[in-house]
This record gives sequence, structure tokens and C-alpha cells, in this order.
Amino acid sequence: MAAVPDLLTAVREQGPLVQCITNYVAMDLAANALLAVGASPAMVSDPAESAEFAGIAAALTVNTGTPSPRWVEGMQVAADAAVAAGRPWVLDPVAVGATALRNEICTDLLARRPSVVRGNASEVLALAGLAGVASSGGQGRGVDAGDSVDAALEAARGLAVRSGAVVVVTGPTDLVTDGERLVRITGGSPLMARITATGCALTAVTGAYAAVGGAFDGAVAACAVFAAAGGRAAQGVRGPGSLRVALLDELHLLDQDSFTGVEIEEVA
Ligand SMILES: Nc1ncnc2c1ncn2[C@@H]1O[C@H](COP(=O)(O)OP(=O)(O)OP(=O)(O)O)[C@@H](O)[C@H]1O
Ligand SMILES: Cc1ncsc1CCO
Ligand SMILES: [Mg+2]
Repeated sequence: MAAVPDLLTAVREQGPLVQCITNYVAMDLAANALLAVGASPAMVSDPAESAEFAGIAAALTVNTGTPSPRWVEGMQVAADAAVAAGRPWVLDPVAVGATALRNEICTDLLARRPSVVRGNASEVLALAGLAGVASSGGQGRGVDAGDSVDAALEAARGLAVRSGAVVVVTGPTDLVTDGERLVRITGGSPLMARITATGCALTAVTGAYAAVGGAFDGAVAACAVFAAAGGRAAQGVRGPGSLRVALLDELHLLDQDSFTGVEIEEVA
């Protein structure tokens, strides 16, 4: 496994261009998180240009948070173009399981072979169930998780095997699995869940790290970077408002020594 500090440096040196098709809520935080880690964001979603752009970008990230028909078409053609160009693409199936529309969109996108799927525990449980993996289906509350990360472990493994994607489950600890290997990343702060779109921003940053380090190592590094920055940012802030700002600062300031509070454990 590539060392996380090495990938931290590599992303800053290479500055990968990351195409984001994300929701209205997350656009700002996702773009700024990418800039803070040294990558370059571009929010390009319309189907008239999204496939063309996917051929230029180093990675694509697709987030179903606020779907509408034309955007979904933009996601589909961009995903196909990223696969055709051999570029990684990351799926964030926001609130899958909550409505029939989201289930339909996410089932379709999963069939377009994402390199990485990143969701909270409830989203991974729901998507695994839709993909035919034995799963409780999840207890999601809209976009927020209602299930523990460990409850989604076997579903994540099954989803990885079934889809061919690296699956990332985030929460108080994060899990990254390709169906065989399993890495657990512990760090961050509970306050991170009190800001909207931290998960969406992590998905965008996962695109940058996957472009530079590959799907598995890139996903581990992106989780570790958020765990380190989130934990450091939470020290001394008064609440979510200032954490949002401090998170961007800490993403920018991370260095080789910033990972001491983060546990990265290869479980299997
Ligand atoms: N209790 C916690 N302790 C430490 N870190 C946490 C905690 N909850 C969430 N995080 C971190 O916050 C980030 C977002 O994860 P989360 O699972 O909340 O995403 P999400 O539900 O998709 O969020 P959103 O939909 O609002 O973008 C990850 O880096 C995760 O590790
Ligand atoms: C709050 C919210 N609603 C739809 S997407 C989104 C951002 C977090 O997923
Ligand atoms: Mg989310």
C-alpha cells in the first residue's frame, strides 16, 4: 500500500483535474476541498459537455444528492466516457434507499462500473441490497446515516465483489474494501457530521487521490487526509461554522507529521 504522506505530496505536485457532478449543497465545499489538497476542481455536469470533459479530466466524481433528469443524463454519459478513457470515477449514492428515483439512478450508475463507491453506512447497505447482495437494506434518514459502520461491513465487501468497485463506508471510522482487502481508518471528529457535505467533499477528494494513487490506495489516502484534517480542525473550534473553515485550512496545511492522530489498520 502506498504511504499516505507520499500520496499527499503527489497530489500537490500533480494537481489532478477533477470533474465533479455533485449536488447544489456540496458544490462549494467540494470545490474548495479539492483546491485545499492541491487538486483542481471543475463542476461540469450538462450532458452537452460532460462526456467531452470526462475525456480531459484526471478523474470524475458523481454525486446523486439533488438529482434531476438532465443532470442524471450528464452523469451517465460522463461515467461512460471516463471508463472509455481509462480514468477513475467515483460514485457517491446520496440517500439511495430513500426513494424509488434514487434507487433507479444509483442502480443504473453502478452498472457503469465506478472505480470507487463512497457512502455512509446506510447508503452502502441500501446500494448493496439493490445490487443483489444480502443486506438489511439500511435505516437511512434522508442523506444521513442511521446505521453503524460495522453493520455495513459485509454489505460493503459483497458490493465490492459484485460491482468491481472499491467500496468506502464512512462514519466514526471509515472502511475501505475491494472485497478481499479491508483497511480501517480512524480519526476525524464527530463534529464533521454536523456540517453538510463533508462526505460529498471527501468523495471529490477521493477522485483526486484515485487519479494519482489508484482506486484502493487513493481511497485510503483520501479518508486518512480527511481524518487528519478533521481531527486537527476540531481542536479549538466553537462549532460547525468555524469547523467548516478550519477543515479547509487543515487540508491545506497537512504535512508528513499530521497523521499521528490517525489510525490506518489493514484488517484483512
Ligand atoms: N463520528 C465521527 N467521528 C469522526 N469522523 C467522522 C464522524 N462522522 C463522520 N466523520 C467523517 O466525516 C466525513 C464524512 O462522512 P459521513 O459518513 O458523515 O458522510 P455523509 O453522510 O455522506 O455526509 P454528507 O452526505 O453530509 O456529505 C468522513 O471523513 C468521516 O470519516
Ligand atoms: C442536505 C443534502 N440534501 C441533498 S444532498 C445534501 C448534501 C449532503 O449529502
Ligand atoms: Mg453523503
